[in-house]
Amino acid sequence: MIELQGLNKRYGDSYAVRDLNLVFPDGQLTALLGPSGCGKTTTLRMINRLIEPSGGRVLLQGQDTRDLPPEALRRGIGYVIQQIGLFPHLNVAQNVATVPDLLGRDRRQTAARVDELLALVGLDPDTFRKKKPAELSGGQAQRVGVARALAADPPVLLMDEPFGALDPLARDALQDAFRKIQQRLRKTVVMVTHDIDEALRLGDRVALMNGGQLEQVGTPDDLIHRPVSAFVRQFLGEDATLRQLAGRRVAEFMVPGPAAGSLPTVDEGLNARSALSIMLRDGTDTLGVTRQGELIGTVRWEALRTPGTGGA
Ligand SMILES: Nc1ncnc2c1ncn2[C@@H]1O[C@H](COP(=O)(O)OP(=O)(O)OP(=O)(O)O)[C@@H](O)[C@H]1O
Repeated sequence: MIELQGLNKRYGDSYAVRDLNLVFPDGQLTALLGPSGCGKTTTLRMINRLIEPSGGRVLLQGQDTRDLPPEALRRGIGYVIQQIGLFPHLNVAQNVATVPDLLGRDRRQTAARVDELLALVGLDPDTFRKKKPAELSGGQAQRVGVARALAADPPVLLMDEPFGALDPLARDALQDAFRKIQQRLRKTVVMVTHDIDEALRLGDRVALMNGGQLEQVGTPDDLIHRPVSAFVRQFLGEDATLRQLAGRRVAEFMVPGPAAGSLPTVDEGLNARSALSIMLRDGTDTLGVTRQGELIGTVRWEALRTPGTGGA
């Protein structure tokens, strides 16, 4: 568990973060959400002491992080940022193995672990192990960044807009991959994002910040249905229906059975919001839904626009 107690960061006369009290429970992903400049990144970087607080404290499993040497602290905390900064002269496997190598872990064990992690983030080890960062797409590089952060098996993972630089489809795919990884590994994750959909999709909890202070923390459902202030309502509320679609699978809105004629198809696991985007892109009001490539039903525009009235 990470605990922020009365945490402050002041620059001159102004506060980047002000009197922040917040708990990040073990094994959960907490999204730090809020408008640009509200203090998300500053908060995140105070956890691994890339930024030193002006006041208050950060407790990691009950221990004040000021009592730990920053380097030791950081080695135990995975860190993923938007510009992941892979080492260009090292290949993918060497990049992923950076921290285990630094910690003097057994080479053979590390090599096996690297392969396992590459597979986990959806990169075939045989294809990607030896590639250089310059040979990767943005999405692939970001996957390597996630694998690298997981390589030392840190209990805590800090992520700052990890999928921010990707195009929407690549972002969707990586968010899905990451959600599955997190379901399996149950790390304590703090993820900075200004993307409401991402926060609602991935967050077990969402902490919404405003002007350096905490506005509300709770489950996505709490923030959508039980906002504590006008700010929360406005920030999330413009199209709460659309936002909720981001967290639901297209299969939930599907009518099982055959399709009339040939339709664009999507996999049943795709999120419903992306399905809506594909309808808009392709100018169609119906999509075929597939499971492992086999057509199992259809989903219609109306079903997505009025969640709760859909099929299965
Ligand atoms: N080194 C610095 N010196 C002075 N002010 C700073 C410094 N770093 C951040 N700030 C200010 O602190 C506030 C919070 O910045 P921070 O980067 O934490 O915001 P953020 O919520 O992560 O924003 P964004 O989503 O745009 O990245 C901003 O007003 C910013 O201008």
